Amino acid sequence: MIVQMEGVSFQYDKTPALCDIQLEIPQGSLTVLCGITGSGKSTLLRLISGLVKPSTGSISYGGDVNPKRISMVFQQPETQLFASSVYKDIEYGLEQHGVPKASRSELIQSALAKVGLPFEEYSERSPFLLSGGEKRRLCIAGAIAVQPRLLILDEPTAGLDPPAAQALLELVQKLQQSGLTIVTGTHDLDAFFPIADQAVVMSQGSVYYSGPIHPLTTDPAKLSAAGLEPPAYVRIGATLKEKGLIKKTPASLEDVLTELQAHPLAIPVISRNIMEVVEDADADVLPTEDNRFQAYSEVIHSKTTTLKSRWQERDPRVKWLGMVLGSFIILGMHSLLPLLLTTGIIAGLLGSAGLSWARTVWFFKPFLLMFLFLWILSAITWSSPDYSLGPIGFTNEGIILGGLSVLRFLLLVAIGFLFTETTTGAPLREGLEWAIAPLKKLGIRTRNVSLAVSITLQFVPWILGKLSQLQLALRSRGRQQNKLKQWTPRQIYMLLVPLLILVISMGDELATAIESRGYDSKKDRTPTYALIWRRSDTLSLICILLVTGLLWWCSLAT
Ligand SMILES: Nc1ncnc2c1ncn2[C@@H]1O[C@H](COP(=O)(O)OP(=O)(O)OP(=O)(O)O)[C@@H](O)[C@H]1O
Repeated sequence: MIVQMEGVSFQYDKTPALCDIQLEIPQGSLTVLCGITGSGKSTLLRLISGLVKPSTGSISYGGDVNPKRISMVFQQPETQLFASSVYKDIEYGLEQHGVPKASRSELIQSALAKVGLPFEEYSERSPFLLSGGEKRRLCIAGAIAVQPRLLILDEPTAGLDPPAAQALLELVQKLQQSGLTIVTGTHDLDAFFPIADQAVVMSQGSVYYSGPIHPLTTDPAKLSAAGLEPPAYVRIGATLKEKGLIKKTPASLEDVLTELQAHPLAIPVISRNIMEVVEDADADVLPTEDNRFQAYSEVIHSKTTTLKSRWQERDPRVKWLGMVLGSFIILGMHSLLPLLLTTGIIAGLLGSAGLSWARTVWFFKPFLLMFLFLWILSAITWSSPDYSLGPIGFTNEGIILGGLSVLRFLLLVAIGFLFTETTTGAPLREGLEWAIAPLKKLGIRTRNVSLAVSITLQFVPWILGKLSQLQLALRSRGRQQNKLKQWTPRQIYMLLVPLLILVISMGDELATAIESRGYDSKKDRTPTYALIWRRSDTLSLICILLVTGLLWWCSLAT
């Protein structure tokens, strides 16, 4: 076995995604991983690739496979292209794998030829300006150039037109014939079942079926029970067999045609809908693994949902007020004691909102380097330093004042994080619009302001999500084990360009979507969320006023 998983479970922050996975991937096989959306395919693929570690259980690799010899192509090609040319993009992975410069050109040429992108035509083109199908091929070229033992593909045919999808299938077959083990996550069973050696069917984070394809196509109920529609050739074959038009259950569309040619009977009117055949199948009971997953999820969810929903229920006006007042007071703090006191209060609030430390740390990570840089910058002096590091001098006063400023910024970010994590888009916007409504009298288009603020605030988690996707993709190209190396100037530069492109295109799409829905800032809007002030909101307001008053007094007194 090239990969063996034993009792693997995984959860994102506090969201359970996989439960008790047992899985084996034989060497040289093509494994199809299928399941309805959200069943855990992408998560399982990331675990197999070694990019993320299981929460419990173990993954072992056989033969000469280890995570360094595994390449992964992600679902969205646009989040895994980094360099200014096709050549450089593939070269990046080779460099990370320690391939000497002299050998790189040959490997790049060979990889591009395998995926059908002629070297002369493509090597100098920008990866960002390729078509969707070409991007997908380039990602595969980058993945195979490093000569992996195991290739993992996540939804390789998604979004491709039929000829491009067919060409990709042929490429996958060729790669497998060359000895590569391949695991692919897909919804496209019609395309992959006929060429796969084994299937893994996921259902609610568990493996529902794992084994050869044949039992799934002869008994479509197995797929239906996991919420999947059997491939068209299976449904057609089942109906034809029921009508006595063919004898064998077909293993592909070609089989259906061959069988029909062998039985040249007049085809009777088929009165039953093909789907009825599938619906007849007993799809009542989900397997025991799913029940186990349900229990696993319930335990994890029950711990957080009550806390979170209590925060979500608060009237957004209280939260806006808390954030604005809190921010002003933090900006006015110039000594350590009130800042430490505020840190403690905010940490308590984060805990009471059910936000885990892992998520909080994940959110703050991208800011930390910037804050450290600002701190160092504010401590530097060119005259009469208290300490010297070569030609650079530092003052005690600079270190203290810089540290306080950084702490102030961190607290402001923390308040924003708490607010956006506990307030969804509609209440956030309604609350703000209520607060700035009086400005309408001054001729200010408050609708534009509230829309811009709510989109900006919600853009932050989106950008952070994309950033971590890009980081994961970079890691998959070179396996940077050292976490600090993720933040070298070169790595930051590699991330910034694609991130900027993603943000600009997202902004563009958003603006088009808003315009196409007939947005007019002059017209009144139908509220999507009704603001309701409860007694508990009055209590929260009193608490906010008391605490901020206390902190204000403390910052004046110290
Ligand atoms: N970064 C994340 N943070 C929190 N939860 C996540 C994250 N990524 C996925 N999940 C959750 O984990 C579960 C499994 O998601 P996953 O993406 O693995 O499913 P999938 O089968 O690949 O879905 P699809 O076919 O839509 O790509 C889902 O419930 C999803 O909401």
